Amino acid sequence: MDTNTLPPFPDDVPSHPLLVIDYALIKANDEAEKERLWTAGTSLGFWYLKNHGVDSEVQGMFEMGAETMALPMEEKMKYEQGDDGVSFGYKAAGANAVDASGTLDTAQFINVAKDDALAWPQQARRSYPRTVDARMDMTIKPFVEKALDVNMTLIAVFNDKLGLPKDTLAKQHLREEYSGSETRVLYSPPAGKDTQAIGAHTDFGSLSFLHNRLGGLQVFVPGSEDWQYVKPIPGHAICNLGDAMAIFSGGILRSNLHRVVSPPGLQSTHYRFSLVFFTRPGNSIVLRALKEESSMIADAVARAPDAAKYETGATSLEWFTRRIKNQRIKNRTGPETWMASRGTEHTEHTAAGNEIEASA
Ligand SMILES: O=C(O)CCC(=O)C(=O)O
Ligand SMILES: [Fe+2]
Repeated sequence: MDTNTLPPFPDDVPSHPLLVIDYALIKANDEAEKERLWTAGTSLGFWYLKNHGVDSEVQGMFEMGAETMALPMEEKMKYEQGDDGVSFGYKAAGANAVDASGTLDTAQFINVAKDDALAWPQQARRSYPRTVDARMDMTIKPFVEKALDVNMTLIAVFNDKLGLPKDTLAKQHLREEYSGSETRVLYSPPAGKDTQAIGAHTDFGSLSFLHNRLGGLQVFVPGSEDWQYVKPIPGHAICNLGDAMAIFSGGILRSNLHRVVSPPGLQSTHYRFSLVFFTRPGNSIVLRALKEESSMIADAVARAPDAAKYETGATSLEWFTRRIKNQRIKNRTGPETWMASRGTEHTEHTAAGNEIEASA
């Protein structure tokens, strides 16, 4: 994708500011920068990340995404993720609901499992379109390796700030264990102002490393009345925490609601590509607050009005499967299916359009 031909995010459209974290300083173990990362993770749970060193791999991933989206539909559909709650593979536009009333999404995805990228040329989880296979060695594997490294470095900072014994969170994300960790290229067509490419959601896993060229990502900031854009900044990733980190930390870390709508202004006439790497816990990891291992987490759970939400009784695989499966429009029986797809923050945002009060 030639980013030079894309119009900039309009000056007159408001956007929500995020802290800019310097990854080079985090790598250098800079205490002040680690504290800023902690502030970001415990407030909105979203931040920009600069100096991450992944720019050339990101460019290759966007090319892989464009090559894959350009395949004939018939070929892409051979790799569709299906309705059983597995996210790896291709997702057609309109396969998911974006709200409780069953409005269809407009985003196509190509999702590649971290396990397949690392096992290549062996197949670990599933097969992919030829455009993916052709770039496994050259593009996908190097991107996944770097993204894993960035995410695990950031997760280690949260580990220490939460007062957890060293590597406690690393053990929930072992490289060798099969997991829902995956990379995704998203593709959505120009559409009307209110069209949702992806409906309101919290991310299912631990940490998402996102690369945006066009606007369209919006966050629902607690206490505000409406959705706000997050403006893409060239060379800056956008990182956000997901449900697993909110649960492990007893709610100290935040997994915030977000969604994807049409980009604003002149950007709205362009197809939108974005790229994410999602780090998710190993399949066998039970999602619960790590309160035996940190007094800070134990105190947070003791003070929480809704402490039960930090004892999900579900493994990471079960949590992930439930959320994916109940988004699929083919599995929809009514608004209850949407409710069953919800994550950790879904009770807080009744002002956010179709959010529904429910416990899942
Ligand atoms: O495309 C984006 O900006 C965000 C995508 C996203 O939220 C997701 O895939 O979970
Ligand atoms: Fe997301």
